Amino acid sequence: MDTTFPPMKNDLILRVACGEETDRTPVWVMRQAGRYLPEFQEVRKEYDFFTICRTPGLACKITLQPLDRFDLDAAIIFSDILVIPQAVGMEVQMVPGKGPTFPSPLKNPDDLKKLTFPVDVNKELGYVFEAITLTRHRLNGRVPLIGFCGAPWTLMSYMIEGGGSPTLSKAKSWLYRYPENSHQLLKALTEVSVDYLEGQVKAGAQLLQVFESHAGLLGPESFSKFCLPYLEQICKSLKQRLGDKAVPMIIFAKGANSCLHQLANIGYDVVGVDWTIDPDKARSLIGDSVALQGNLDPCQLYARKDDIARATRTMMDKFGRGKLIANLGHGIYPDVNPDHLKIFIDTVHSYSQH
Ligand SMILES: Cc1c2[nH]c(c1CCC(=O)O)Cc1[nH]c(c(CCC(=O)O)c1C)Cc1[nH]c(c(CCC(=O)O)c1C)Cc1[nH]c(c(CCC(=O)O)c1C)C2
Repeated sequence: MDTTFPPMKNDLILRVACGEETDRTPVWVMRQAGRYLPEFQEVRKEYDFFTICRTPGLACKITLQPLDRFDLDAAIIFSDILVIPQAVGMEVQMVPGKGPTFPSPLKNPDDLKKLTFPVDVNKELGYVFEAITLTRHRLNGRVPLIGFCGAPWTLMSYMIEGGGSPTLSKAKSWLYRYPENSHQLLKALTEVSVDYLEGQVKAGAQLLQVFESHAGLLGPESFSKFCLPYLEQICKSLKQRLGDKAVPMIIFAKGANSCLHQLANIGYDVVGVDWTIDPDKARSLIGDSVALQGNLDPCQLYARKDDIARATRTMMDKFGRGKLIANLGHGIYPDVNPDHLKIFIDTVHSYSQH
């Protein structure tokens, strides 16, 4: 595939991620492509979720959908964090109304033998690389394209729980009962993730986000042992491998407020924060060395439009000028009115230029 791409017309988010001053705050929204958009639901009626992920033309079409509605400063490739568990040999189904489901989750350390490590990412995940290259061409330089993966602990917890869980008690029990096997699995997932992200950058991804969505259920000690070293390894190995082709990286560890200061020192260019921490507190914990991303409460979008605009301005005031990528504090919920999202996006733009 041809990876010579059209010149960029808007590279605001890349400049902020690299620490530059800009005259406007860039904005994108976690889970901006997908379930809350009627145009996504139309496509979804016809195709199974993972068929969409595996069909570059469809994944590209859905990636572009929110850009046609909103004045966003980035696109994020349509895919899911669970494509890595699939690539190592696990079956994952997307059950309507229930979410991702693993018919045969990992039950005990013996099950690790069933997984395929190492993974040939070109063979197993080449469809994502193709979707990225196609989307870069179709974007035609409008905005940068974000690639992503799930962080090792978050993937491990899905592989053991077999789906969503409010406590993650099965997965956490591995950390306490089988720490060595847990490290073995986390290390293997780290290695796949580095290969996978490298492939995404070579295919055309210009910024990467690592989603540690399940950080918040771990105490500080478990986080330091089972998350932090792997998050650091992903970032540092990848940057080393890519050399002067390296792209900026965002770490979003949801619920890791007590460990934010640690996240600022492991090589990432941007630290994402959820809505449970005040922006000014996040900034004082993290310091000025990295850009921040966040953090409007996704439920704020259920409010009246003028309240959404007011809350967005307050959020921006509290983050302060510069070194900010505006976003929600977690992915947009499926039942949000897209017109309410537009208020958030437009307010970021108008207010950052006032
Ligand atoms: C970045 C991304 C993800 N999923 C999807 C995208 C691409 C869309 C985008 O961001 O614009 C599509 C994406 N992924 C899914 C959907 C809905 C599927 C459908 O149409 O049935 C879409 C559009 C399915 C999915 N996949 C997942 C869930 C969450 C389940 C739970 O709460 O435990 C769900 C519901 C796992 C998942 N997937 C993802 C995360 C990390 C972000 C987060 O914390 O929200 C997680 C935890 C990441």
